[in-house]
Amino acid sequence: MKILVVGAGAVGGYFGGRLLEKGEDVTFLVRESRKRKLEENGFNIRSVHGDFNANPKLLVSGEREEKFDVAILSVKAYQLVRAIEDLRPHLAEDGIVLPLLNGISHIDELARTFGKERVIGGLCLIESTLDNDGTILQKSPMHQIVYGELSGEKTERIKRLEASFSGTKASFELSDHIEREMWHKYLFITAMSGITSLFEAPIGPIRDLDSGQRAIKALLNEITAIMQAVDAPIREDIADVLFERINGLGHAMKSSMQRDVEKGAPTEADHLQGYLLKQAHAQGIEAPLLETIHTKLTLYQQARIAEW
Ligand SMILES: NC(=O)C1=CN([C@@H]2O[C@H](COP(=O)(O)OP(=O)(O)OC[C@H]3O[C@@H](n4cnc5c(N)ncnc54)[C@H](OP(=O)(O)O)[C@@H]3O)[C@@H](O)[C@H]2O)C=CC1
Ligand SMILES: CC(C)(CO)C(=O)C(=O)O
Repeated sequence: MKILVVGAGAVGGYFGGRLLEKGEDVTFLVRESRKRKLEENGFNIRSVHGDFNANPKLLVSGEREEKFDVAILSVKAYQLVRAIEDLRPHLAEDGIVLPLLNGISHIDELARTFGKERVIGGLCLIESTLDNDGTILQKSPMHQIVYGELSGEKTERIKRLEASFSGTKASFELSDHIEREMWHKYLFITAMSGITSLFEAPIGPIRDLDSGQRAIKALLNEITAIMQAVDAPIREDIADVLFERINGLGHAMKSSMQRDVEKGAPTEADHLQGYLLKQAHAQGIEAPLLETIHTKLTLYQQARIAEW
C-alpha cells in the first residue's frame, strides 16, 4: 500500500519512520519549513527501541500529482482544517484515512470531507517529541498504534492494512472495537492532560497527595458522566479502570499537552476538554473541575497570543 503520513512530527515521524525502516512505501506530507529542516538535518529517530536515520520521500501538498492508498493523519487538532485541505488532492478515490489524534470530534470532521466510509478509527500510545533540530525523540517503552474499522468489521482493506503494518518494530494492533478504545483513550488523556496542566506537575507528585488523588478521581467521574450522557460506547467501570492506570504510570510522566504549555506552544484544549464541556452544557451537566481546567488553558492560550 502507498502510505502517506500527514505530519512528520513526534507521532507521524515516529510511526512513519518505523514503517519505512521495515521497507513500506512511505511518503511524508510536510509543509515548507519542516521540509527544509528535514533536508538540512536529515530524518532522525532517537528511541529506546533503537535509532533510525533515513532520507524519506517528502511531498508538499499540490507540488506533484500523486495519490495514496492510506493517509496516517498525525497533526495537532488545531492544524486539522488545513491538513484536510492539503491531504484532499492526494488521497486515492478508495483511499482511507487513519487518524492518530487524541480526542474524538475529528472523526466527524474527516467524515464530512472524505465520507464516513473512507475514515477508519485509530489512536496511539507513545511519549514522543521533537527536539530543536527536528529529531524525533521517543523515550519510554510504549510505542503502539491501535486501529480498525469503525464498524468493527474485518474488511478486505483492513486486512491489507494489517499486512502492511505487520512485522514493524513498533506495535500495530488491529481492534474490532476501535470506537470504544478511542473514547477510553479520550477519557484518559483528557483527565491526564487536564490534571497535569492544572497542577503544573508530573503525575507522580500529584497522586502522592490525598487531595491529588481526589482531584484525579473527581475529574474522571465528571468526564465519564458527560460521555455517558452522550451515549459514548464506554465501559461502565471505566473511571475505576483509568484511576488504577493513572496510579500505575511512571512517577515522572507528563502529558504532551503539559510539554506544549512548557514550550509556550498552542494546546489541544478546545479539542479535548472544550469539546466535552460543550456536550456537558448541552446536556445540562455540571463539570466544575473540567471547566476550571479549560478556563486555565483558555487564559494560557489568550496570553500567548497577546505576547505575539
Ligand atoms: N507526542 C505524543 O507523545 C503523543 C501525541 N498524540 C497526539 O498525536 C497528535 C499529533 O501530535 P504530535 O505528533 O505530538 O504533534 P507534533 O506537533 O509533533 O507534530 C505535528 C506535525 O504535523 C505537521 N503539520 C501540521 N499541519 C500540517 C499540514 N497541513 N501538512 C503537513 N504537515 C503538517 C507539523 O509540521 P509543521 O512543522 O509544518 O508545523 C508537525 O510536524 C496530537 O493529536 C496529539 O495529541 C497522541 C499520543 C502521544
Ligand atoms: C499520555 C500519552 C503520552 C499516552 O500516549 C498521550 O497520549 C499524550 O500525552 O498525548
